[in-house]
This record gives sequence, C-alpha cells and structure tokens, in this order.
Amino acid sequence: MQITQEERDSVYKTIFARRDVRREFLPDAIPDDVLKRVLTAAHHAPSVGYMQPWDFVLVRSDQTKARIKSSYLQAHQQATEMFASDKKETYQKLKLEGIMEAPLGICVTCDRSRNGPVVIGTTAKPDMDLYSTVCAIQNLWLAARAENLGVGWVSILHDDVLYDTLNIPQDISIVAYLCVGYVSQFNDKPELEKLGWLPRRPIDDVIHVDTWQPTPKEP
Ligand SMILES: Cc1cc2c(cc1C)N(C[C@H](O)[C@H](O)[C@H](O)COP(=O)(O)O)c1[nH]c(=O)[nH]c(=O)c1N2
Repeated sequence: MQITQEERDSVYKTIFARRDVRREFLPDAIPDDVLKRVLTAAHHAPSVGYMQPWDFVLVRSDQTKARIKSSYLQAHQQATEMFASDKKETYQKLKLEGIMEAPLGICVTCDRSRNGPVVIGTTAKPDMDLYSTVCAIQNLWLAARAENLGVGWVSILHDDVLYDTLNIPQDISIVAYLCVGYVSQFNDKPELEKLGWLPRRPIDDVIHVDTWQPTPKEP
C-alpha cells in the first residue's frame, strides 16, 4: 500500500499541530467511538517482542481527579524549590496540568512481566518494554490530535497517588498520566516556547553524521 501525497500531508500536519494541552480543555464528553479509535491507535504502536505491555485506566470520577490534583499541587510545590532563583518565580506561575478541567484522565501502565522473564528484544536492554509503552502514548497523542482532541501529559506527580486511587498493583509500572478532552484552541507553538522558557532547538543542531557531537546544554 502506498501513502498518497494528500495522506502524507495529513500525517505531517497532525505531527506539527500536536500540542501539550493544559489550560484549553472544554468539558464536552468524548464520544465512545472516538475514544475507542484513539485507544486502538495507541494499541497498534510498536512494542518490543510484540509484547503490548500497556494498559489504559480511564479516569472519569471527579473525586479521583481531585486526589490526583492534590498530589500534583504537592509535587509542584516541591519542584518549585528545585529551580534556581531566576527561574523559580516563572516556574511557579506556569500551568502544567489540566487534571480537573479535562473530562478524561488516562493512566498508562506497563506490565513488565506480561510475557514472562525472557522477551525478544529486552535481553540486552531491559527497559524496552517501558519505551514501547511510550510509543503507545505517542500514537495516542497523535490520533487524539487527528480527532481534534487535546492531550496533556502530567508527570509532576508521585506515583503513589495513582497506585492508591486507581488500585494498581505494585509490580505494574506507571508510565503516564494524561489529561484528554476537546479544547477551545490548539496553540501554534509549545507554550513553554511562547512563554520564553526554552526555544525550539534548530534541527541541524541535533543531527550528526558518523559520530555523536555535543549540542549546547543551554540555548
Ligand atoms: C514525558 C513527558 C512528560 C511531560 C511532558 C511531555 C513529556 C514527553 N509535558 C509536555 C511538554 O512540556 C511539552 O511536550 C513540550 O513543552 C513541548 O510542547 P508541545 O508538546 O509540542 O506542545 C508536560 N507538560 C506539563 O505541562 N506538565 C508535565 O508534567 C509534563 N510532563
């Protein structure tokens, strides 16, 4: 099967128009068929040894979201103390989650023992199952964008709140908590770029031929 020019354009358009969403969520419900398409796209991600180690826990309860939000606030406060004084104030003002506003939360987990102790592709690099789960998340993020749904990844969270509120066994790894919903608008650029936190690095700074080269640590 060949991809046509028009189809190719749509893929690139979706990639470049995808954004991390925090503040623009609308309360509108996500139709079941749309959500199923997005999760099915996630489930068709590549995975090491075809392991498909992921699960998706859908979070709809406001009570559960409120517990996760309160854990976020704690982690966010702890994070504030870690930044150098010139960045601390800016960091504190950033909105870095839409936990309550988004109609849906999705906790993405990785069952590292789903296929027994020896899995093709993980024998030399054991974390490949976690990376596979991240591939599923990226598929989800792009499929959601193609459905005009926003996704925001919230990692300023300690996992214990998710283990506890979502009843996740301790031997399951938590990879992501995502906020998902329709949005009032998609930013044309990453918000952190717009706010002057960091610029996008030039593409040629990160492409190297034959040997790895350092790129500047700070822009
Ligand atoms: C693994 C991981 C974890 C996080 C993120 C991303 C990824 C990949 N991002 C989103 C991140 O800030 C964003 O992707 C970049 O700023 C680039 O913006 P766009 O995604 O292109 O809009 C993110 N954003 C946020 O507001 N709070 C968060 O906790 C996180 N955590």
